Amino acid sequence: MADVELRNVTKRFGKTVAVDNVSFKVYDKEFFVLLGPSGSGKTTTLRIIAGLEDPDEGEVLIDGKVVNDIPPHKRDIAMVFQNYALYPHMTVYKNLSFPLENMGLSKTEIDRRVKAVAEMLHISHLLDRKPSQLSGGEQQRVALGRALVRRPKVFLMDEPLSNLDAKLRVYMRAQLKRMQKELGITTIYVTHDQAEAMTMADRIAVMNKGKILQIGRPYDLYNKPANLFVAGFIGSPPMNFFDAVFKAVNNEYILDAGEFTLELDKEIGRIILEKLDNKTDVIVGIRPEHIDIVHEKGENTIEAEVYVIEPLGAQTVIDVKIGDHIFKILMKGQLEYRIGEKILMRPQINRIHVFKKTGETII
Ligand SMILES: Nc1ncnc2c1ncn2[C@@H]1O[C@H](COP(=O)(O)OP(=O)(O)OP(=O)(O)O)[C@@H](O)[C@H]1O
Repeated sequence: MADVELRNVTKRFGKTVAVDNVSFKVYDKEFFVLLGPSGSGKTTTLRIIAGLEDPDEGEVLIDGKVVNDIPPHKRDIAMVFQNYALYPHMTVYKNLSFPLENMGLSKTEIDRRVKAVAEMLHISHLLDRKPSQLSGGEQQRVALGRALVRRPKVFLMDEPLSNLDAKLRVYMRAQLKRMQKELGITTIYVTHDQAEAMTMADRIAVMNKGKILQIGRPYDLYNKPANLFVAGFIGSPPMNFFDAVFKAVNNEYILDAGEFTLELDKEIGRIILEKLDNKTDVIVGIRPEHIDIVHEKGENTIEAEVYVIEPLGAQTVIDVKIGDHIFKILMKGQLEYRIGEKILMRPQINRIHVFKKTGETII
């Protein structure tokens, strides 16, 4: 049993506020992901939990007890870093068994644990080799194994899959997620890769500039981003954005983007009107999968020109140009369009997101 909580944690390096008044609670057995761009404070947050950095302000709690003054090795935490350092002179077996040797376990128990973890990670056939005889991906799995054998209260993982090739990374994501659920060990995982976060997390905390911008389950963040940053960071291809002026005339509600206008459903229009407090400039977002290509002009259809086609296999991304704007449209199937071809697109009007100029979500 282990939950981890940060209460108003701040960490400064000179003038840089690396972690800015961060609070969150990770529940027992949860897979919690810290997601954000480079420099957003993820690693520093993880190092504070591990006890490798002292916060300037705030408290870290494990199982409800403040651990600020408890040294790293007494926190019962295992950390896997991006740059895994294996002992080069030891075999894989020894690398895996070494962390267990001072734990007072019998030789049989150590052997059992090493073999079980090796099997889980598909590295049983490598146990007699030295790290230099392993590929990068194999080394990364040994490093993970070394953390897993200990069965600590909490796993802290900092981009542990970053050195793997794309195929192995996708494979390891699923393995790691499954393993975390089987072992039931509370895990805090750092990544800048939104797909990794979406596929692995029970909950995600999105960080930017040292602050937590939103915490939620993957689909909560995807469907109801709290602000422009989260909306743009989660989803691939990313959400399309454009500036517009919101107009309410005679019980009709329009988004005027200059090159085109969109008529909103009255219910949505009224909500926007209420939340905007007399301002009219907004940023509109629409996900690529929420734009249709249609064949007849009608309400909310927009003329566009095909700019480029990106085949993905089961889906096709069609980049279209409207004035100076490029929109990405994600369609099912293998579609063929010519560059320069004129098409009609129609945003699914009830799926649009509207943000204040400050970035705050209106709807
Ligand atoms: N030891 C340090 N000394 C000075 N500044 C630091 C130190 N460690 C981190 N920083 C700064 O704190 C900020 C947050 O860094 P941190 O490594 O936590 O970000 P991150 O989100 O993990 O980034 P990345 O994904 O690139 O690892 C950055 O501006 C970084 O330059």
